[in-house]
Amino acid sequence: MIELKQISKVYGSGNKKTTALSGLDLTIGKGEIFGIIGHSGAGKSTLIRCINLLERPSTGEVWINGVQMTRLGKKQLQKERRRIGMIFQHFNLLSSATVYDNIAFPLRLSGTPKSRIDEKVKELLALVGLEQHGSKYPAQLSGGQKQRVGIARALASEPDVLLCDEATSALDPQTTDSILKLLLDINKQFNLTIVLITHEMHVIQSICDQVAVIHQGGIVEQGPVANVFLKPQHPITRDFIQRESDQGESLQELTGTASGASQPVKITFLGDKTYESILSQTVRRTGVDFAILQGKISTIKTVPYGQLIVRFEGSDEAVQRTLEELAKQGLDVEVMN
Ligand SMILES: Nc1ncnc2c1ncn2[C@@H]1O[C@H](COP(=O)(O)OP(=O)(O)OP(=O)(O)O)[C@@H](O)[C@H]1O
Repeated sequence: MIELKQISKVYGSGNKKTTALSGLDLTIGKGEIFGIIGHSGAGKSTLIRCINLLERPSTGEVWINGVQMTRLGKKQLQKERRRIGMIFQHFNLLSSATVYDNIAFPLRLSGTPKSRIDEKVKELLALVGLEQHGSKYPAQLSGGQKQRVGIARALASEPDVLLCDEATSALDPQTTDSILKLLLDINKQFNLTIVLITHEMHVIQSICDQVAVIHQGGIVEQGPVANVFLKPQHPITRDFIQRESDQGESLQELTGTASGASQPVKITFLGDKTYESILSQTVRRTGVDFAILQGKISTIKTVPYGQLIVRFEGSDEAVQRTLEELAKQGLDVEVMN
């Protein structure tokens, strides 16, 4: 488990001071994939680098599996850091070393016997699907392959935690998805805790269990991804979701031009309910009609969800009864303004 308690980070001094993090608390459970999303300058990199103390917080405590990292001396910190792997946006590979040697590097550093290194590197090459590429140099690899080397290197010391600093931001969408799938597989296989920072909601939606939204150095909203994604509370979260779905403008146009006085209603279906005929059965009973203004079906991690924006047509009483019946059957119903 990772616990950050009242973490602040101030860069510089005097009138050149920048407060990157201010009094931030965060708890990340063992085996979770925890995403931290925020705009540029929100404090994401500073936050993730405070977890392994690549950046020392100005105040506050960092606890990992019951060890207070912020209290450790240099030697102990070096030892504890082996339990925390990290991958980077620009991979940070040694360009003059082969793929094999890049992966072997942390093992050699910790004095692992040669025969064990060979065994481990081969195991890791297979894990990340690069068995045929051990003797190549980073310049001979694609971006996705470079990140696979980064992941293998980070896993060499069998860490409990993997920190991902914008690990897919330099990759195209297809490669991004293959790297996210690899991270998900590794999380399942080793029950590895993964903390990732990103500015892309898609990354959060694809693999994270929990999400925290960071803004101006503080967490403004957090929770299970389905809760935050489907019922965002903070304007910054809403903004991320709107950008991702790219639907904000068209909804305004649709609701502005549609005839009739009734308000649009957003209906959210989660899990198996996504594929059930709850809406059609309900309106048949209550006798209202509806027009669909917008709709989408997608998944959050592996859970399907649907979101429909509709305008009901019928008497006020019948529309009200429809909303109540939908809510009773476990759908989330929100009358939009
Ligand atoms: N080494 C530094 N010295 C001074 N200020 C810094 C330093 N690193 C970061 N900052 C400042 O701290 C704030 C948070 O920066 P940080 O890099 O953590 O944000 P971020 O969310 O990761 O942004 P981005 O997505 O653009 O990388 C910013 O105002 C930034 O200018």
